Amino acid sequence: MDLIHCCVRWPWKNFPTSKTSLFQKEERLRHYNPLPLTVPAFSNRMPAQCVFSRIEGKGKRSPPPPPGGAPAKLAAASPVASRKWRSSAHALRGAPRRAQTPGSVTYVQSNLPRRPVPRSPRLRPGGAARAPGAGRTARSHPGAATCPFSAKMALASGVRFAPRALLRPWSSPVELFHHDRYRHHEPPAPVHYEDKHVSVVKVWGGTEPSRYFLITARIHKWPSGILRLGGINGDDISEAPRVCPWARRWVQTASAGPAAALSTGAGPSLPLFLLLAEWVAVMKLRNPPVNALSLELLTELVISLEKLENDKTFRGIILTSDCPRVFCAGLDLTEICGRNPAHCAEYWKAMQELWLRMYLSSLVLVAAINGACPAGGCIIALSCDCRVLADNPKYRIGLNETLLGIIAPFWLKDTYVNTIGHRASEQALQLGSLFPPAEALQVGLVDQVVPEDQVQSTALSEMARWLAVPDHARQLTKNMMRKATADRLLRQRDADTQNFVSFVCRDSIQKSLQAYLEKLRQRKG
Ligand SMILES: CC/C=C\C/C=C\CCC/C=C/CC(=O)SCCNC(=O)CCNC(=O)[C@H](O)C(C)(C)COP(=O)(O)OP(=O)(O)OC[C@H]1O[C@@H](n2cnc3c(N)ncnc32)[C@H](O)[C@@H]1OP(=O)(O)O
Repeated sequence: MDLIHCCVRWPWKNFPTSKTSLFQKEERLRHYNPLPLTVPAFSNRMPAQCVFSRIEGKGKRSPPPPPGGAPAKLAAASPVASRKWRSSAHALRGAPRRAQTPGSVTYVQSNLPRRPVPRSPRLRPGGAARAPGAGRTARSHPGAATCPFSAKMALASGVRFAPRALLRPWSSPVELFHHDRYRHHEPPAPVHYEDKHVSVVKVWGGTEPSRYFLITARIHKWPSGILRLGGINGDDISEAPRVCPWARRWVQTASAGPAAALSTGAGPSLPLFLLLAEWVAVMKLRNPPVNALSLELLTELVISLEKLENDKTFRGIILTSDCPRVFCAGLDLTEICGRNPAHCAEYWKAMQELWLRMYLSSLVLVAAINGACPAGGCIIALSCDCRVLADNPKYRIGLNETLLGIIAPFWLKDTYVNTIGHRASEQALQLGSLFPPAEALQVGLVDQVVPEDQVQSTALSEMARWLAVPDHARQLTKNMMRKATADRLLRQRDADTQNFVSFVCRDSIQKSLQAYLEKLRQRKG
Protein backbone atom coordinates (compact mmCIF):
# COMPACT_ATOMS: atom_id res chain seq x y z
CA MET A 1 0.00 0.00 0.00
CA ASP A 2 1.79 3.07 -1.09
CA LEU A 3 0.65 6.17 -2.74
CA ILE A 4 -2.86 7.42 -2.72
CA HIS A 5 -3.92 10.01 -5.16
CA CYS A 6 -7.20 11.54 -5.77
CA CYS A 7 -8.28 14.18 -8.15
CA VAL A 8 -11.59 15.85 -8.15
CA ARG A 9 -14.39 16.10 -10.60
CA TRP A 10 -15.65 19.55 -11.21
CA PRO A 11 -19.20 19.76 -12.39
CA TRP A 12 -18.93 23.23 -13.79
CA LYS A 13 -21.67 23.00 -16.24
CA ASN A 14 -24.03 22.42 -13.37
CA PHE A 15 -22.44 24.88 -11.09
CA PRO A 16 -24.80 27.47 -9.74
CA THR A 17 -24.66 31.04 -10.94
CA SER A 18 -26.14 34.08 -9.39
CA LYS A 19 -29.29 33.31 -11.35
CA THR A 20 -29.92 30.13 -9.43
CA SER A 21 -31.20 30.08 -5.95
CA LEU A 22 -29.22 28.92 -3.01
CA PHE A 23 -31.66 26.09 -2.73
CA GLN A 24 -30.87 24.86 -6.21
CA LYS A 25 -27.23 25.35 -5.50
CA GLU A 26 -27.49 23.16 -2.46
CA GLU A 27 -29.44 20.56 -4.31
CA ARG A 28 -26.85 20.33 -7.01
CA LEU A 29 -23.91 20.31 -4.73
CA ARG A 30 -25.55 17.71 -2.61
CA HIS A 31 -26.15 15.68 -5.66
CA TYR A 32 -22.60 16.01 -6.81
CA ASN A 33 -20.97 15.53 -3.47
CA PRO A 34 -22.30 12.36 -2.01
CA LEU A 35 -19.01 11.03 -0.80
CA PRO A 36 -17.31 11.65 2.47
CA LEU A 37 -13.79 10.55 1.87
CA THR A 38 -12.34 7.99 4.14
CA VAL A 39 -8.84 6.76 4.29
CA PRO A 40 -7.89 3.45 2.71
CA ALA A 41 -10.17 0.54 2.88
CA PHE A 42 -8.40 -1.23 0.15
CA SER A 43 -8.65 -4.93 0.47
CA ASN A 44 -8.49 -6.59 -2.92
CA ARG A 45 -5.75 -9.07 -3.32
CA MET A 46 -3.25 -7.32 -5.44
CA PRO A 47 -0.53 -8.85 -7.48
CA ALA A 48 2.63 -9.29 -5.56
CA GLN A 49 4.78 -7.29 -7.90
CA CYS A 50 2.63 -4.35 -8.77
CA VAL A 51 1.61 -2.17 -5.92
CA PHE A 52 -1.25 0.19 -6.25
CA SER A 53 -3.68 1.72 -3.95
CA ARG A 54 -6.70 3.90 -3.74
CA ILE A 55 -8.94 5.52 -1.27
CA GLU A 56 -12.48 4.42 -1.06
CA GLY A 57 -15.23 6.81 -0.21
CA LYS A 58 -18.52 6.22 1.39
CA GLY A 59 -21.53 8.38 1.19
CA LYS A 60 -25.20 8.72 1.47
CA ARG A 61 -27.43 7.83 -1.36
CA SER A 62 -29.15 10.49 -3.37
CA PRO A 63 -32.77 11.05 -2.38
CA PRO A 64 -35.25 8.66 -3.89
CA PRO A 65 -36.71 9.77 -7.21
CA PRO A 66 -39.68 12.08 -7.13
CA PRO A 67 -42.92 10.73 -8.52
CA GLY A 68 -42.81 10.56 -12.27
CA GLY A 69 -39.04 10.32 -12.23
CA ALA A 70 -36.67 9.59 -15.06
CA PRO A 71 -38.05 7.41 -17.81
CA ALA A 72 -37.26 3.75 -17.38
CA LYS A 73 -35.47 3.74 -20.71
CA LEU A 74 -33.13 6.42 -19.49
CA ALA A 75 -32.61 4.74 -16.16
CA ALA A 76 -31.75 1.50 -17.89
CA ALA A 77 -29.45 3.18 -20.36
CA SER A 78 -27.59 5.29 -17.89
CA PRO A 79 -28.09 5.27 -14.15
CA VAL A 80 -25.91 8.35 -13.96
CA ALA A 81 -27.96 10.35 -16.36
CA SER A 82 -31.07 9.11 -14.71
CA ARG A 83 -29.86 10.23 -11.31
CA LYS A 84 -28.89 13.61 -12.67
CA TRP A 85 -32.28 13.90 -14.27
CA ARG A 86 -34.00 13.15 -11.00
CA SER A 87 -31.90 15.63 -9.13
CA SER A 88 -32.45 18.43 -11.59
CA ALA A 89 -36.13 17.74 -11.93
CA HIS A 90 -36.34 17.87 -8.19
CA ALA A 91 -34.60 21.19 -8.00
CA LEU A 92 -36.61 22.72 -10.80
CA ARG A 93 -39.88 21.80 -9.21
CA GLY A 94 -38.77 23.25 -5.92
CA ALA A 95 -39.41 20.00 -4.13
CA PRO A 96 -38.54 20.16 -0.45
CA ARG A 97 -35.10 19.00 0.36
CA ARG A 98 -35.07 15.64 2.04
CA ALA A 99 -33.05 15.24 5.17
CA GLN A 100 -30.11 12.95 4.82
CA THR A 101 -30.31 10.64 7.71
CA PRO A 102 -27.06 9.53 9.14
CA GLY A 103 -26.59 5.85 8.71
CA SER A 104 -28.57 5.60 5.52
CA VAL A 105 -27.28 3.12 2.98
CA THR A 106 -23.71 3.76 2.05
CA TYR A 107 -21.95 2.86 -1.09
CA VAL A 108 -18.34 2.68 -2.01
CA GLN A 109 -16.61 4.75 -4.56
CA SER A 110 -16.67 2.08 -7.19
CA ASN A 111 -20.44 2.30 -7.43
CA LEU A 112 -20.16 5.78 -8.76
CA PRO A 113 -19.86 6.58 -12.40
CA ARG A 114 -16.43 8.12 -12.32
CA ARG A 115 -16.04 8.07 -16.03
CA PRO A 116 -18.02 10.35 -18.22
CA VAL A 117 -20.68 8.51 -20.11
CA PRO A 118 -19.15 8.09 -23.56
CA ARG A 119 -22.18 9.08 -25.51
CA SER A 120 -23.03 12.07 -27.51
CA PRO A 121 -26.30 13.76 -26.72
CA ARG A 122 -26.90 13.96 -30.43
CA LEU A 123 -26.79 10.22 -30.79
CA ARG A 124 -28.90 9.37 -27.81
CA PRO A 125 -31.91 7.52 -29.04
CA GLY A 126 -35.22 8.94 -28.17
CA GLY A 127 -34.01 12.47 -27.65
CA ALA A 128 -33.70 14.33 -24.41
CA ALA A 129 -35.61 13.70 -21.29
CA ARG A 130 -37.30 16.90 -20.21
CA ALA A 131 -38.25 18.04 -16.80
CA PRO A 132 -41.88 18.84 -16.45
CA GLY A 133 -42.27 22.56 -16.51
CA ALA A 134 -38.83 23.26 -17.82
CA GLY A 135 -38.78 26.25 -20.09
CA ARG A 136 -36.01 26.84 -22.55
CA THR A 137 -33.36 24.24 -22.22
CA ALA A 138 -29.67 24.31 -22.85
CA ARG A 139 -30.42 22.33 -25.96
CA SER A 140 -32.03 25.34 -27.48
CA HIS A 141 -28.84 27.26 -27.07
CA PRO A 142 -26.88 27.37 -30.30
CA GLY A 143 -24.18 24.75 -30.25
CA ALA A 144 -25.49 23.10 -27.14
CA ALA A 145 -25.25 19.64 -28.61
CA THR A 146 -21.69 19.94 -29.78
CA CYS A 147 -19.83 22.47 -27.73
CA PRO A 148 -18.45 21.16 -24.47
CA PHE A 149 -19.03 24.49 -22.83
CA SER A 150 -22.50 24.95 -24.06
CA ALA A 151 -24.18 24.30 -20.76
CA LYS A 152 -22.16 27.00 -19.15
CA MET A 153 -22.66 29.29 -22.08
CA ALA A 154 -26.33 28.59 -21.84
CA LEU A 155 -26.30 29.58 -18.23
CA ALA A 156 -24.32 32.67 -18.92
CA SER A 157 -26.89 33.74 -21.45
CA GLY A 158 -29.67 33.28 -18.99
CA VAL A 159 -31.04 29.92 -20.09
CA ARG A 160 -32.42 28.02 -17.14
CA PHE A 161 -31.00 24.75 -16.09
CA ALA A 162 -32.79 21.87 -17.59
CA PRO A 163 -32.30 18.13 -17.68
CA ARG A 164 -30.98 18.32 -21.17
CA ALA A 165 -27.97 20.18 -19.91
CA LEU A 166 -27.54 17.77 -17.07
CA LEU A 167 -27.72 14.81 -19.39
CA ARG A 168 -24.70 15.88 -21.30
CA PRO A 169 -22.31 13.01 -21.66
CA TRP A 170 -19.73 14.05 -19.19
CA SER A 171 -19.03 16.36 -16.38
CA SER A 172 -15.45 16.79 -15.41
CA PRO A 173 -12.86 19.41 -14.62
CA VAL A 174 -12.45 19.90 -18.30
CA GLU A 175 -14.49 23.01 -18.50
CA LEU A 176 -12.48 24.56 -15.82
CA PHE A 177 -9.18 23.61 -17.29
CA HIS A 178 -10.12 24.19 -20.84
CA HIS A 179 -11.82 27.42 -20.41
CA ASP A 180 -9.58 30.19 -21.67
CA ARG A 181 -9.75 31.92 -18.39
CA TYR A 182 -8.10 29.03 -16.69
CA ARG A 183 -5.67 28.28 -19.36
CA HIS A 184 -4.34 31.76 -19.56
CA HIS A 185 -4.78 33.21 -16.15
CA GLU A 186 -2.29 31.84 -13.73
CA PRO A 187 -2.10 33.76 -10.49
CA PRO A 188 0.16 36.81 -10.79
CA ALA A 189 2.54 35.37 -8.29
CA PRO A 190 2.79 31.75 -7.29
CA VAL A 191 0.75 31.05 -4.21
CA HIS A 192 2.61 29.15 -1.57
CA TYR A 193 0.86 27.90 1.43
CA GLU A 194 1.76 25.23 3.89
CA ASP A 195 0.62 24.42 7.33
CA LYS A 196 0.45 21.28 9.37
CA HIS A 197 -2.63 20.08 7.54
CA VAL A 198 -2.29 21.12 3.98
CA SER A 199 0.08 22.53 1.43
CA VAL A 200 -0.90 24.09 -1.84
CA VAL A 201 0.64 22.37 -4.81
CA LYS A 202 -0.84 24.44 -7.57
CA VAL A 203 -3.49 27.05 -8.10
CA TRP A 204 -5.42 27.08 -11.30
CA GLY A 205 -7.11 30.26 -12.33
CA GLY A 206 -8.27 32.24 -9.38
CA THR A 207 -7.33 35.74 -10.41
CA GLU A 208 -9.64 38.44 -11.58
CA PRO A 209 -11.47 38.45 -13.88
CA SER A 210 -11.70 34.71 -13.34
CA ARG A 211 -14.73 33.71 -11.45
CA TYR A 212 -13.63 30.26 -10.50
CA PHE A 213 -10.51 28.87 -9.07
CA LEU A 214 -9.17 25.47 -8.32
CA ILE A 215 -6.47 24.50 -5.93
CA THR A 216 -4.48 21.35 -5.96
CA ALA A 217 -3.48 20.75 -2.40
CA ARG A 218 -1.65 18.05 -0.60
CA ILE A 219 -3.37 16.82 2.51
CA HIS A 220 -0.71 15.77 4.96
CA LYS A 221 -2.95 13.30 6.65
CA TRP A 222 -2.88 11.31 3.47
CA PRO A 223 0.81 11.00 2.74
CA SER A 224 0.43 11.34 -0.98
CA GLY A 225 -3.14 12.41 -1.17
CA ILE A 226 -3.88 15.22 -3.53
CA LEU A 227 -7.11 17.08 -3.34
CA ARG A 228 -8.59 19.56 -5.67
CA LEU A 229 -10.52 22.22 -3.98
CA GLY A 230 -12.50 24.71 -5.90
CA GLY A 231 -14.69 27.68 -5.42
CA ILE A 232 -16.07 30.86 -6.79
CA ASN A 233 -14.49 34.17 -6.01
CA GLY A 234 -16.56 36.20 -3.65
CA ASP A 235 -18.71 33.40 -2.26
CA ASP A 236 -18.91 32.92 1.41
CA ILE A 237 -16.62 30.19 2.55
CA SER A 238 -18.82 29.41 5.51
CA GLU A 239 -21.36 28.07 3.06
CA ALA A 240 -19.21 25.15 2.07
CA PRO A 241 -19.66 23.03 5.16
CA ARG A 242 -23.38 23.66 5.05
CA VAL A 243 -23.65 22.67 1.44
CA CYS A 244 -21.73 19.50 1.91
CA PRO A 245 -21.83 18.73 5.61
CA TRP A 246 -19.90 15.53 5.28
CA ALA A 247 -17.00 17.47 3.90
CA ARG A 248 -16.82 19.83 6.81
CA ARG A 249 -13.73 18.24 8.21
CA TRP A 250 -11.79 18.65 5.05
CA VAL A 251 -13.14 21.99 4.13
CA GLN A 252 -12.29 23.34 7.54
CA THR A 253 -8.88 21.83 7.38
CA ALA A 254 -8.14 23.19 4.00
CA SER A 255 -10.02 26.43 4.00
CA ALA A 256 -8.00 28.45 6.41
CA GLY A 257 -4.82 27.93 4.48
CA PRO A 258 -5.37 28.09 0.77
CA ALA A 259 -8.20 30.56 1.09
CA ALA A 260 -6.08 32.88 3.12
CA ALA A 261 -3.19 32.41 0.79
CA LEU A 262 -5.32 33.01 -2.23
CA SER A 263 -6.98 36.04 -0.82
CA THR A 264 -3.85 38.03 -1.55
CA GLY A 265 -4.21 37.39 -5.23
CA ALA A 266 -7.88 36.80 -5.71
CA GLY A 267 -9.86 38.87 -3.34
CA PRO A 268 -11.23 38.20 0.11
CA SER A 269 -12.25 34.93 1.56
CA LEU A 270 -12.81 32.33 -1.07
CA PRO A 271 -14.99 29.31 -0.69
CA LEU A 272 -13.54 25.89 -0.98
CA PHE A 273 -15.75 23.11 -2.01
CA LEU A 274 -14.65 19.59 -1.82
CA LEU A 275 -15.98 17.94 -4.90
CA LEU A 276 -16.23 14.43 -6.15
CA ALA A 277 -13.08 12.43 -6.21
CA GLU A 278 -11.73 10.47 -9.07
CA TRP A 279 -8.96 8.05 -8.66
CA VAL A 280 -5.58 7.58 -10.07
CA ALA A 281 -3.78 4.37 -9.31
CA VAL A 282 -0.07 4.39 -8.77
CA MET A 283 1.41 1.16 -9.95
CA LYS A 284 4.90 0.41 -8.82
CA LEU A 285 7.03 -2.16 -10.53
CA ARG A 286 8.70 -4.30 -7.95
CA ASN A 287 10.88 -7.08 -9.23
CA PRO A 288 14.28 -6.56 -7.67
CA PRO A 289 17.01 -5.94 -8.42
CA VAL A 290 16.27 -4.30 -11.78
CA ASN A 291 12.58 -4.85 -12.55
CA ALA A 292 13.42 -7.16 -15.40
CA LEU A 293 10.22 -8.16 -17.16
CA SER A 294 9.94 -11.74 -16.00
CA LEU A 295 7.01 -13.80 -17.21
CA GLU A 296 5.49 -13.43 -13.78
CA LEU A 297 5.82 -9.67 -13.77
CA LEU A 298 4.38 -9.42 -17.28
CA THR A 299 1.42 -11.51 -16.24
CA GLU A 300 0.84 -9.51 -13.09
CA LEU A 301 1.02 -6.28 -15.03
CA VAL A 302 -1.52 -7.47 -17.55
CA ILE A 303 -3.86 -8.61 -14.78
CA SER A 304 -3.50 -5.36 -12.89
CA LEU A 305 -4.13 -3.29 -15.97
CA GLU A 306 -7.21 -5.28 -16.76
CA LYS A 307 -8.50 -4.87 -13.22
CA LEU A 308 -7.99 -1.16 -13.30
CA GLU A 309 -9.56 -0.85 -16.74
CA ASN A 310 -12.61 -2.69 -15.54
CA ASP A 311 -12.88 -0.75 -12.33
CA LYS A 312 -14.73 2.33 -13.41
CA THR A 313 -13.45 4.32 -10.48
CA PHE A 314 -10.07 4.68 -12.10
CA ARG A 315 -9.23 7.08 -14.87
CA GLY A 316 -5.48 6.96 -14.82
CA ILE A 317 -2.42 5.06 -13.76
CA ILE A 318 0.96 6.39 -12.83
CA LEU A 319 3.52 3.74 -13.55
CA THR A 320 6.73 3.94 -11.62
CA SER A 321 9.43 1.78 -10.09
CA ASP A 322 9.88 0.56 -6.60
CA CYS A 323 13.48 -0.49 -7.29
CA PRO A 324 16.11 2.11 -6.64
CA ARG A 325 17.87 3.54 -9.70
CA VAL A 326 16.11 1.32 -12.23
CA PHE A 327 12.72 1.90 -13.80
CA CYS A 328 12.79 -1.33 -15.77
CA ALA A 329 15.72 -3.26 -17.29
CA GLY A 330 13.59 -4.61 -20.13
CA LEU A 331 13.12 -8.24 -21.03
CA ASP A 332 14.27 -10.63 -18.40
CA LEU A 333 17.05 -12.20 -20.39
CA THR A 334 16.97 -15.28 -18.20
CA GLU A 335 13.50 -15.97 -19.64
CA ILE A 336 14.86 -16.33 -23.14
CA CYS A 337 18.36 -17.57 -22.49
CA GLY A 338 18.71 -21.34 -22.29
CA ARG A 339 14.94 -21.89 -22.39
CA ASN A 340 12.94 -24.13 -24.65
CA PRO A 341 10.95 -22.73 -27.59
CA ALA A 342 7.60 -23.25 -25.86
CA HIS A 343 8.69 -21.12 -22.93
CA CYS A 344 10.08 -18.43 -25.22
CA ALA A 345 6.77 -18.39 -27.12
CA GLU A 346 4.75 -18.07 -23.94
CA TYR A 347 7.02 -15.31 -22.76
CA TRP A 348 6.80 -13.36 -26.00
CA LYS A 349 3.02 -13.64 -26.08
CA ALA A 350 2.89 -12.13 -22.62
CA MET A 351 5.11 -9.29 -23.82
CA GLN A 352 2.84 -8.67 -26.80
CA GLU A 353 -0.19 -8.74 -24.55
CA LEU A 354 1.23 -6.19 -22.18
CA TRP A 355 2.21 -3.86 -24.99
CA LEU A 356 -1.21 -4.12 -26.61
CA ARG A 357 -2.97 -3.46 -23.34
CA MET A 358 -0.85 -0.52 -22.45
CA TYR A 359 -0.71 0.99 -25.90
CA LEU A 360 -4.47 0.93 -26.31
CA SER A 361 -5.43 1.46 -22.71
CA SER A 362 -8.47 3.62 -22.21
CA LEU A 363 -6.91 4.95 -19.01
CA VAL A 364 -4.40 7.74 -18.95
CA LEU A 365 -1.00 6.19 -18.38
CA VAL A 366 1.80 8.37 -17.10
CA ALA A 367 5.28 6.91 -16.68
CA ALA A 368 7.16 8.37 -13.75
CA ILE A 369 10.60 7.15 -14.79
CA ASN A 370 12.71 7.14 -11.70
CA GLY A 371 15.61 5.05 -12.94
CA ALA A 372 17.38 3.49 -15.91
CA CYS A 373 14.98 2.61 -18.68
CA PRO A 374 16.62 0.53 -21.41
CA ALA A 375 15.02 -1.63 -24.12
CA GLY A 376 11.78 -3.25 -22.93
CA GLY A 377 11.68 -0.68 -20.10
CA CYS A 378 11.66 2.04 -22.70
CA ILE A 379 8.84 0.28 -24.53
CA ILE A 380 6.77 0.19 -21.35
CA ALA A 381 7.37 3.90 -20.97
CA LEU A 382 6.60 4.62 -24.63
CA SER A 383 3.31 2.79 -24.35
CA CYS A 384 2.22 5.35 -21.80
CA ASP A 385 0.64 8.63 -22.78
CA CYS A 386 3.21 10.75 -21.08
CA ARG A 387 6.70 10.32 -19.66
CA VAL A 388 8.41 12.17 -16.85
CA LEU A 389 12.07 11.31 -16.41
CA ALA A 390 14.25 11.97 -13.37
CA ASP A 391 17.18 14.21 -14.18
CA ASN A 392 20.05 11.87 -13.46
CA PRO A 393 22.66 11.17 -16.13
CA LYS A 394 22.68 7.52 -15.10
CA TYR A 395 19.03 7.14 -15.97
CA ARG A 396 19.30 6.51 -19.65
CA ILE A 397 16.45 5.55 -21.88
CA GLY A 398 16.24 4.01 -25.34
CA LEU A 399 16.10 0.83 -27.39
CA ASN A 400 19.54 -0.72 -27.22
CA GLU A 401 18.68 -4.13 -28.69
CA THR A 402 21.27 -4.01 -31.45
CA LEU A 403 24.01 -3.79 -28.84
CA LEU A 404 22.89 -7.17 -27.59
CA GLY A 405 22.95 -8.57 -31.10
CA ILE A 406 19.17 -8.74 -31.25
CA ILE A 407 16.66 -6.85 -33.32
CA ALA A 408 13.71 -4.86 -32.10
CA PRO A 409 10.54 -6.34 -33.57
CA PHE A 410 8.48 -4.17 -35.89
CA TRP A 411 6.00 -3.09 -33.26
CA LEU A 412 8.73 -1.83 -30.95
CA LYS A 413 10.16 0.01 -33.92
CA ASP A 414 6.72 1.42 -34.77
CA THR A 415 6.25 2.63 -31.22
CA TYR A 416 9.61 4.34 -31.41
CA VAL A 417 8.86 5.94 -34.75
CA ASN A 418 5.46 7.11 -33.51
CA THR A 419 7.17 8.83 -30.63
CA ILE A 420 10.35 10.38 -31.99
CA GLY A 421 9.89 10.22 -35.75
CA HIS A 422 11.44 8.18 -38.51
CA ARG A 423 14.89 9.63 -38.90
CA ALA A 424 15.64 9.83 -35.18
CA SER A 425 14.40 6.25 -34.76
CA GLU A 426 16.44 5.01 -37.68
CA GLN A 427 19.56 6.42 -36.12
CA ALA A 428 18.82 5.50 -32.52
CA LEU A 429 17.68 1.97 -33.30
CA GLN A 430 20.69 1.10 -35.40
CA LEU A 431 23.12 2.59 -32.93
CA GLY A 432 21.28 1.13 -29.96
CA SER A 433 21.37 4.59 -28.40
CA LEU A 434 20.56 5.05 -24.76
CA PHE A 435 19.78 8.71 -24.17
CA PRO A 436 20.63 10.61 -21.01
CA PRO A 437 17.77 12.81 -19.76
CA ALA A 438 18.59 16.03 -21.57
CA GLU A 439 18.98 14.27 -24.90
CA ALA A 440 15.92 12.15 -24.31
CA LEU A 441 13.95 15.33 -23.81
CA GLN A 442 15.45 16.91 -26.88
CA VAL A 443 14.67 13.97 -29.13
CA GLY A 444 11.16 13.69 -27.72
CA LEU A 445 11.49 10.37 -25.96
CA VAL A 446 10.24 11.94 -22.74
CA ASP A 447 7.96 14.87 -22.09
CA GLN A 448 9.54 16.27 -18.99
CA VAL A 449 12.85 15.98 -17.19
CA VAL A 450 12.66 17.05 -13.57
CA PRO A 451 14.76 16.69 -10.43
CA GLU A 452 14.50 13.22 -9.01
CA ASP A 453 12.43 14.23 -6.01
CA GLN A 454 9.84 15.85 -8.24
CA VAL A 455 9.15 12.94 -10.56
CA GLN A 456 6.05 11.74 -8.76
CA SER A 457 4.51 15.14 -8.23
CA THR A 458 5.20 16.12 -11.82
CA ALA A 459 3.66 12.88 -12.99
CA LEU A 460 0.62 13.74 -10.95
CA SER A 461 0.40 17.22 -12.45
CA GLU A 462 0.68 15.70 -15.90
CA MET A 463 -2.04 13.28 -14.98
CA ALA A 464 -4.27 16.16 -13.96
CA ARG A 465 -3.65 17.78 -17.34
CA TRP A 466 -4.64 14.60 -19.17
CA LEU A 467 -7.62 13.95 -16.95
CA ALA A 468 -8.86 17.42 -17.64
CA VAL A 469 -9.90 16.23 -21.07
CA PRO A 470 -13.22 14.41 -21.44
CA ASP A 471 -12.46 10.71 -21.40
CA HIS A 472 -14.43 9.75 -24.45
CA ALA A 473 -12.78 12.38 -26.64
CA ARG A 474 -9.34 11.55 -25.36
CA GLN A 475 -9.88 7.81 -25.70
CA LEU A 476 -11.19 8.04 -29.23
CA THR A 477 -8.32 10.27 -30.20
CA LYS A 478 -5.81 7.91 -28.64
CA ASN A 479 -7.39 5.06 -30.49
CA MET A 480 -7.28 6.98 -33.72
CA MET A 481 -3.58 7.66 -33.25
CA ARG A 482 -2.53 4.20 -32.11
CA LYS A 483 -4.91 1.66 -33.52
CA ALA A 484 -3.18 1.16 -36.84
CA THR A 485 0.09 0.36 -35.09
CA ALA A 486 -1.59 -2.06 -32.72
CA ASP A 487 -3.60 -3.65 -35.52
CA ARG A 488 -0.42 -4.41 -37.35
CA LEU A 489 0.70 -6.62 -34.53
CA LEU A 490 -2.76 -8.07 -33.99
CA ARG A 491 -2.86 -9.16 -37.61
CA GLN A 492 0.39 -11.06 -37.35
CA ARG A 493 0.73 -11.92 -33.74
CA ASP A 494 1.41 -15.60 -34.29
CA ALA A 495 3.93 -14.94 -37.03
CA ASP A 496 5.67 -12.44 -34.77
CA THR A 497 5.84 -15.05 -32.01
CA GLN A 498 7.24 -17.58 -34.44
CA ASN A 499 9.86 -15.09 -35.61
CA PHE A 500 10.85 -14.29 -32.09
CA VAL A 501 11.15 -17.90 -31.04
CA SER A 502 13.12 -18.99 -34.06
CA PHE A 503 15.34 -15.92 -33.71
CA VAL A 504 16.17 -16.17 -30.03
CA CYS A 505 16.55 -19.94 -30.13
CA ARG A 506 19.31 -19.71 -32.68
CA ASP A 507 22.63 -20.87 -31.30
CA SER A 508 24.36 -17.66 -32.26
CA ILE A 509 21.73 -15.53 -30.49
CA GLN A 510 21.76 -17.74 -27.43
CA LYS A 511 25.51 -17.33 -27.26
CA SER A 512 25.38 -13.59 -27.51
CA LEU A 513 22.62 -13.39 -24.90
CA GLN A 514 24.66 -15.55 -22.58
CA ALA A 515 27.73 -13.40 -23.13
CA TYR A 516 25.69 -10.27 -22.46
CA LEU A 517 24.26 -11.65 -19.23
CA GLU A 518 27.72 -12.72 -18.17
CA LYS A 519 28.99 -9.24 -18.85
CA LEU A 520 26.23 -7.76 -16.73
CA ARG A 521 27.05 -10.08 -13.87
CA GLN A 522 30.77 -9.41 -14.09
CA ARG A 523 30.22 -5.68 -14.30
CA LYS A 524 28.55 -5.92 -10.94
CA GLY A 525 31.52 -7.75 -9.48
C1 LIG B 1 13.47 -11.10 -36.62
C2 LIG B 1 13.03 -10.37 -35.40
C3 LIG B 1 12.00 -11.11 -34.66
C4 LIG B 1 11.84 -11.00 -33.40
C5 LIG B 1 12.67 -10.11 -32.55
C6 LIG B 1 13.76 -10.82 -31.86
C7 LIG B 1 14.15 -10.48 -30.69
C8 LIG B 1 13.40 -9.42 -30.04
C9 LIG B 1 13.85 -9.13 -28.69
C10 LIG B 1 13.88 -7.70 -28.68
C11 LIG B 1 13.41 -7.12 -27.44
C12 LIG B 1 14.33 -6.75 -26.58
C13 LIG B 1 13.91 -5.93 -25.51
C14 LIG B 1 14.78 -6.07 -24.28
O1 LIG B 1 14.31 -5.58 -23.31
S1 LIG B 1 16.24 -6.89 -24.25
C15 LIG B 1 16.90 -6.58 -22.62
C16 LIG B 1 17.79 -5.43 -22.68
N1 LIG B 1 18.11 -4.97 -21.38
C17 LIG B 1 19.29 -4.44 -21.11
O2 LIG B 1 20.14 -4.35 -21.94
C18 LIG B 1 19.49 -3.94 -19.71
C19 LIG B 1 20.64 -4.61 -19.10
N2 LIG B 1 20.83 -4.15 -17.74
C20 LIG B 1 21.51 -3.03 -17.44
O3 LIG B 1 21.95 -2.30 -18.28
C21 LIG B 1 21.69 -2.74 -15.99
O4 LIG B 1 21.42 -3.88 -15.25
C22 LIG B 1 20.79 -1.62 -15.48
C23 LIG B 1 21.26 -0.27 -16.05
C24 LIG B 1 19.33 -1.84 -15.84
C25 LIG B 1 20.91 -1.54 -13.94
O5 LIG B 1 22.25 -1.42 -13.58
P1 LIG B 1 22.71 -1.79 -12.11
O6 LIG B 1 24.16 -1.48 -12.03
O7 LIG B 1 21.82 -1.15 -11.12
O8 LIG B 1 22.41 -3.34 -11.99
P2 LIG B 1 23.36 -4.51 -12.51
O9 LIG B 1 24.42 -4.74 -11.50
O10 LIG B 1 23.78 -4.26 -13.87
O11 LIG B 1 22.35 -5.74 -12.52
C26 LIG B 1 21.90 -6.35 -11.33
C27 LIG B 1 21.50 -7.77 -11.64
O12 LIG B 1 20.42 -7.75 -12.56
C28 LIG B 1 20.75 -8.56 -13.69
N3 LIG B 1 20.11 -8.00 -14.86
C29 LIG B 1 20.23 -6.78 -15.36
N4 LIG B 1 19.49 -6.63 -16.44
C30 LIG B 1 18.87 -7.79 -16.65
C31 LIG B 1 17.95 -8.23 -17.63
N5 LIG B 1 17.50 -7.46 -18.62
N6 LIG B 1 17.51 -9.49 -17.54
C32 LIG B 1 17.93 -10.30 -16.56
N7 LIG B 1 18.80 -9.92 -15.60
C33 LIG B 1 19.27 -8.67 -15.64
C34 LIG B 1 22.24 -8.49 -13.74
O13 LIG B 1 22.73 -9.54 -14.45
C35 LIG B 1 22.59 -8.55 -12.30
O14 LIG B 1 22.41 -9.90 -11.91
P3 LIG B 1 23.25 -10.56 -10.72
O15 LIG B 1 24.68 -10.29 -10.99
O16 LIG B 1 22.74 -9.88 -9.49
O17 LIG B 1 22.91 -12.00 -10.79
